[in-house]
Amino acid sequence: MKSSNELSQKSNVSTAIPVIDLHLFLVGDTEARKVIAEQIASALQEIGCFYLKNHDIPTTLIAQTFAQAKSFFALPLEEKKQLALTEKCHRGYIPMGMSSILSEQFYFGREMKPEELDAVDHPFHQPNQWLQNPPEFREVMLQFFTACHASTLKILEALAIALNLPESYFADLHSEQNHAMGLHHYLGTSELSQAQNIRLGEHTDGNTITYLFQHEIEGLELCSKNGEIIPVPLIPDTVVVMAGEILQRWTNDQVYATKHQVAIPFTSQGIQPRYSFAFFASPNNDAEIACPDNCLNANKTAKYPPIITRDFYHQRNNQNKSLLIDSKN
Ligand SMILES: O=C(O)CCC(=O)C(=O)O
Ligand SMILES: [Fe+2]
Repeated sequence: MKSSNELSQKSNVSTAIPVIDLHLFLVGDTEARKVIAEQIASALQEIGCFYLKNHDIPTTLIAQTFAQAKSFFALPLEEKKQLALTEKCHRGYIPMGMSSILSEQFYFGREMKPEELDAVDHPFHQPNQWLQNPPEFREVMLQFFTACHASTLKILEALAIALNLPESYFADLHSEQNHAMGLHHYLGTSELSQAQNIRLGEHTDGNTITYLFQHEIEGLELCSKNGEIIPVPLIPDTVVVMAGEILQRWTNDQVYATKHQVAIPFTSQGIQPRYSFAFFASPNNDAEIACPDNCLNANKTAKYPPIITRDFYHQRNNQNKSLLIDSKN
């Protein structure tokens, strides 16, 4: 896929990707909430993506999270490698050159009780790996995770309202918080060849809803249904919300799991390192992803048979897609 850097005409971002304000959904009456719910559903259906403002995740917490992530990635490689992520345990550190030559990553989820770990053998259902020091890293990351969980439930509630389903239809099946957070650190100038213009290849996320936080340096690009590449520049105090494959399947393709990639913005200062976080909201392991009657086709059929979340990820993994993202580069 080409990057928007190479396109002579960039898309008109302000009209392509809506900015939706969650405030009235959080505090408004039924009618006001319905209006916002419909804006959210229509963005998820048309382009699979929108900017969310008043998302209820404190700005200071986001800033602390970026500061902690930067300090973590600045640690010596040997220290970070103590937390190495493996095929069996999708929690911990991925060095440069493992999944990408252009980035290092760190993944974590909610903290799990020992008895839960015995019950399920799944790469996502594994203990987090933390360094002992500094303890603030773990504390800030878990607080951020909890705040993202609460906010993404609101998006799922809004979608349910717009589809005339009970408000908690999707949210109830995310109660176990089996989500994942991925911190990305993309390399800066000195390590990159000028020929390289994509940092993370085109993919769809496998989960339901992703919250994507870009810090200072942009680069995220969407690929619309008609193949247009749409840059997703930074808009202060917003988070980028994207639909994933499970939500598309759950809604019988009414929601569009948006394809996206990360390009390298060439600036007069050269190629800057970039930090981003992706919060992948995911249903409970044993939740059944089955098309609700309200999403059936005109001839009353569902396009996909019901599937349990855990089996969906297994099947996806067997197709050689990475567990959460499907990157082609
Ligand atoms: O770094 C970004 O902006 C995007 C990351 C992403 O798409 C992912 O982690 O799935
Ligand atoms: Fe992604």
